[in-house]
Amino acid sequence: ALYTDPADLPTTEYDYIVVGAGTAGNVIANRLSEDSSRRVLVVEAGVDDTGIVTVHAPFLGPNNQQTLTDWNYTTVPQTGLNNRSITVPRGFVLGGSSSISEYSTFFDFFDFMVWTQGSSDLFDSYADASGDPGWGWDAIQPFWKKVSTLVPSPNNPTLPPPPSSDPTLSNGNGPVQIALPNFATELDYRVINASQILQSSNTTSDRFKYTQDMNGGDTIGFGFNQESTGGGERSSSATAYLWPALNERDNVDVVIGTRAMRLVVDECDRYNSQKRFGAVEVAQSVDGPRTILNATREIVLSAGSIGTPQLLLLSGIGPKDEVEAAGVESLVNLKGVGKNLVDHPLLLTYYSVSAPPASSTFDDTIRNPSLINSAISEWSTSRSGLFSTAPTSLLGFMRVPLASDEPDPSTGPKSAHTEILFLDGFAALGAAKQPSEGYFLSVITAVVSPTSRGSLLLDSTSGLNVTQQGTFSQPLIDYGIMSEEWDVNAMLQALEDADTFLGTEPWGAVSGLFNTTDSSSNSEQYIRENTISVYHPIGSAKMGKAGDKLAVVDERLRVRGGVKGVRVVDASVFPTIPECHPQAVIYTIAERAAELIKQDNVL
Ligand SMILES: Cc1cc2nc3c(=O)[nH]c(=O)nc-3n(C[C@H](O)[C@H](O)[C@H](O)COP(=O)(O)OP(=O)(O)OC[C@H]3O[C@@H](n4cnc5c(N)ncnc54)[C@H](O)[C@@H]3O)c2cc1C
Repeated sequence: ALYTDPADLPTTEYDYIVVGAGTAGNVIANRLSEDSSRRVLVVEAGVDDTGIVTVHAPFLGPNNQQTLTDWNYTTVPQTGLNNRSITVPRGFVLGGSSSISEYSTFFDFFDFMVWTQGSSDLFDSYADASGDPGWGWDAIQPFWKKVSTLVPSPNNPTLPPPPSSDPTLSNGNGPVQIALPNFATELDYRVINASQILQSSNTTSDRFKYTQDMNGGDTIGFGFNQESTGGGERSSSATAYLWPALNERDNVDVVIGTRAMRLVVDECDRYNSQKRFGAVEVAQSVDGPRTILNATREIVLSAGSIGTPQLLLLSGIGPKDEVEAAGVESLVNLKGVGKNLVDHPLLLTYYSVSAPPASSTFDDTIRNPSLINSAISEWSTSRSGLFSTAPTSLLGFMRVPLASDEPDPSTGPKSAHTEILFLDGFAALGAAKQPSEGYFLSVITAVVSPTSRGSLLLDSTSGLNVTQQGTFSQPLIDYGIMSEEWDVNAMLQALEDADTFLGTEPWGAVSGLFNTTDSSSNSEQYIRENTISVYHPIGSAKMGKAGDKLAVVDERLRVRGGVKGVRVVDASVFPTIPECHPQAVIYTIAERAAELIKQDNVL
């Protein structure tokens, strides 16, 4: 059942306690509670997602500016971004970050709900990094197939054949619903046509090729966005995994509005080299009562790439010197906790569209409150219209041409270095403001195999007691974004590729349709002044072999360093950043993690 106060829970002892009802945590809660003899508790800091229109309507995001469903974090000043801090949105709601959307200054958020599984090279690299072939592409297929099902787009007769009629398309028969965009605009067909023209030209061949299915193992190419939506509604880990379990089973409880503050070591182990952590201390406010909840089998940390390392550090598990410097008792010296943090850099370029055919961009709608209300009303009554689909219908993944002796920062030739996304209107992300008039094409370029790395630390600079503040105070988040020259050069290449793309006949044939941006936009200065991130932080508790000094979890996702009873299952375990949008990869690793946990708890 769903509880709003830990004091109301029917018991303080469960077989498993999952921290975080997010993308990964809900998969774990669902799969572990399939066994009716096991009791599962999920502790979630955020709010219930029920009835929040802005969570469920694909195009929209919460209209309560950065408060209701977000942790509202920011990075420390980023030297690679001329010392700017950038936002770090993280879901604070059932479903975690699978329930929330990208920021926009006008609309608060934009959501792309991109569904990309990453390449076969990516998964094979995880098998190498962990020493476990079970994470490789072939071995992971059964788990990937458990996650999602392609469903037809209800209002879209014009797009490629309904996915279900094409058995060669990926996805399987799992609970997350995936659809092609609910409608296509005429700008979308320009993207497809441009890709096909460039594909047939000798010089660029498969750098811009058209691809029907981004999720078949080779991610390079341009194609329609598979979105995590079904029937015009967002499909999140809450709607797909958590609510069905909660509604149908009595062995799973969820307590919301409740933060895990630290893991508690079994007192008998405190001075042993092997230490079991068998309980979680939780609180609903910084000064409120603390409750101890016990896990007789395992604690699964699924608090995400920010929340999970923060909790480990607050529990005394992390680099000894850093933990002690924050005033926390060091229990396990595990050097990698909070290291290897990385996100994808993202840059927006706007093109003015001088004479759009009516309804080809969303600009008119999103600057007019009454048109917004009509669109919400249309979505509410029939799950159709502008807000029934993500604001980007097409995306492309590209490789940067590498010199023969240049190391490849990606996991292999089927993985991308850069990405381009197209939006049919002005996407006011970052510092950009929605213009009061005009029509636009927004082009997003991103570096998906960045080489820059950052870190996460507890914040002892405020003078407040770090242990007392616990997870009510934000850690110091440093992505180190754009600190490596390779990443800047890759972004420059992506901008050049966007120019090449928009220089093709489908865009130029309609004379005067676009005014390209000022050429100074393709400069390092422009990049450093305007880059934000794609909100894909990963790697802060990475999986690795025993000899890997920064490995935090082993190949079965158990915390290393002699810790017993604790696993990490979320985006923090990735050894390297997926060269794609990561949610599908996270669901997939969570499906396998649930299987591993079951195998290790048969008796
Ligand atoms: C705005 C935005 C848009 C995105 N768009 C896309 C996209 O289009 N496609 C894509 O593939 N990916 C996208 N992503 C990335 C993707 O959503 C995340 O990488 C993924 O959801 C992370 O999953 P996770 O399980 O690691 O963490 P999360 O889903 O973030 O779950 C962590 C959960 O733990 C809870 N929690 C944290 N700390 C505590 C604590 N101390 N106590 C209790 N609970 C706690 C949080 O509230 C949250 O519910 C987007 C992310 C954001 C933020």
